[in-house]
Amino acid sequence: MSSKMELSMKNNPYVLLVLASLNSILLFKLSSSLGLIYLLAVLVAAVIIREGRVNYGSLEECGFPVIEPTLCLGSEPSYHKTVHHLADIERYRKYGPIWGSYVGKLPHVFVADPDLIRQIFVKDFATHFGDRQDYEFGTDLMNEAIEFKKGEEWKTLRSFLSPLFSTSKLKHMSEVIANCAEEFANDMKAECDEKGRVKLHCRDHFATRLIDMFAQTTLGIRMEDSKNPKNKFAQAFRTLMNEEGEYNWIYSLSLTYPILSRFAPLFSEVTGMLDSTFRSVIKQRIESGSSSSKDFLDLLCDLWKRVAAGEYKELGFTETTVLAQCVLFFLGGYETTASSLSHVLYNMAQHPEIQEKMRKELENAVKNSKGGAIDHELISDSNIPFITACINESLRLQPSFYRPERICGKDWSHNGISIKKGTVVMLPAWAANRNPKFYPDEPDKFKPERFLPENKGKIDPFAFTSFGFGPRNCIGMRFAYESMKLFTCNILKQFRVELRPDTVLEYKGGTPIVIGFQPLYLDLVAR
Ligand code: HEM
Repeated sequence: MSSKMELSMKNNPYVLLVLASLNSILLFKLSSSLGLIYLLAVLVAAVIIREGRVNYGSLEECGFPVIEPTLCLGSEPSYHKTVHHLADIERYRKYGPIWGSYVGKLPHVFVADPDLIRQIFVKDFATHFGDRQDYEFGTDLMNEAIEFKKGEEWKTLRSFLSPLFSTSKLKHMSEVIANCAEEFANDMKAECDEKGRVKLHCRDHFATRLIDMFAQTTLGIRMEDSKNPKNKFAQAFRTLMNEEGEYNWIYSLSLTYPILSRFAPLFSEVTGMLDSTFRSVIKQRIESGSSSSKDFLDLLCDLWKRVAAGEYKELGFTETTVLAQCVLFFLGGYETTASSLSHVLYNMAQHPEIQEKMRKELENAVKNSKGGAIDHELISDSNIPFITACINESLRLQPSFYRPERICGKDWSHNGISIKKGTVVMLPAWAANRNPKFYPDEPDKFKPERFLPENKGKIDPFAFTSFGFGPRNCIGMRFAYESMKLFTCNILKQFRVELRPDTVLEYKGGTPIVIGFQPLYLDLVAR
């Protein structure tokens, strides 16, 4: 038999099923009970295979290149092992700016072309692409978060939460962020050895401090034992994000057979703790009636009272809906920012000459400022354009939220490209941010000059995708910039960042939504 024919037999489940059925008839002739068991097994297999292949063909009909799907486990049966953001770069180079893949049984289209991104994420947001796909986390404390809400529910929550990031609110929160960043640098200095060095475990150190920073900025409280990476609050969030765990084959299988996700670990202890902590903070604020700053907690209290009064009954909002926004602001904020800051520092350590230039710029800005403090005023883009460019170049090369997405709500076509209802549209940020048309000069290299004010106009805004786009883009983008700038400047002021013999940046496979990496160590050397 030729190898081509072998391949088509192997890939055709119906040929296999016919062969298996013939086999069972033969067995039935030999022994009726054995034949029956065998026939039953064949039928179960047929149902399982049919379920896995239910959407196959829908992407091919639209005409873009498709990663060939397997018998019934989609195009990527080892989804839990693949480092998706790196795979996206390879596929972009192989297929061009649009390709299809069955992730489990769901058809996905990957779109890295700036014009198409603009069309989908902005222009046709309201008519076709307003929502993300369905997610099920096994707990409403996650399911009810704004990120996973749809239609009117999402719209209501978004307009409720958006005022938190107004210019005046951000300025107010910036004071707290600045204190946290300075405290972090001072604490690291106190931990330096006799040679003035301290080992920074990027993710651990940043995650712990940022969780505490979120508690202060959003709820006005500090966590118990807040500087200890093992404090129970930080530990709870990191368990929810599965930071230390690996993904296994059940995760890949559950993409085709969602019922299997019930076997994934449930975090009832952790979610119970977060639920009761946030609940008591909200109740205390409501009871005390004190509200100085109209902060995030005030917004939550307002929402809490409205929900209690039955105002959002038709949307199905409950107390858990309110608590879920709190959990998401922590999760959505600390993980992405900790990861992005880790990469900024890694790039600085890789490029000492760039780091030196950043430091000089900071020193000049401090010299020219009124009080010399590293604060909201001092870190404006116009005061520190080169540091801002370095942060942007890091966000371009290593975006932490690696695949913003929308689900196609009804059949769509534009300029000869069609996407069917129910298809997930993914923006492969690592690939789209390396578009050679807009980053012609070695798109894989760290070159902050690309983002200096005089060069910025050369980049299509839709070729810098790290915060997503349109009405559903990252709500915390300005908060994230503020935190990254304040932490980076405080570190620059007090330390040189250096590579260590054990510094490796190794990404983890399978992590959903935000990139994961193995422990990344750098040295901070006191100046
Ligand atoms: C460097 C840090 C951050 C990065 C790279 C990042 C990136 C993103 C991206 C790519 C999206 C999806 C956008 C889209 O689908 O178009 C997103 C959504 C979101 N982000 Fe961020 N983010 C960061 C920090 C934050 C912070 C600090 C907060 C909260 C204070 C936050 C809250 C959210 C929320 C709530 C959403 C969902 C918005 C919605 O569905 O309406 N993020 N983020």
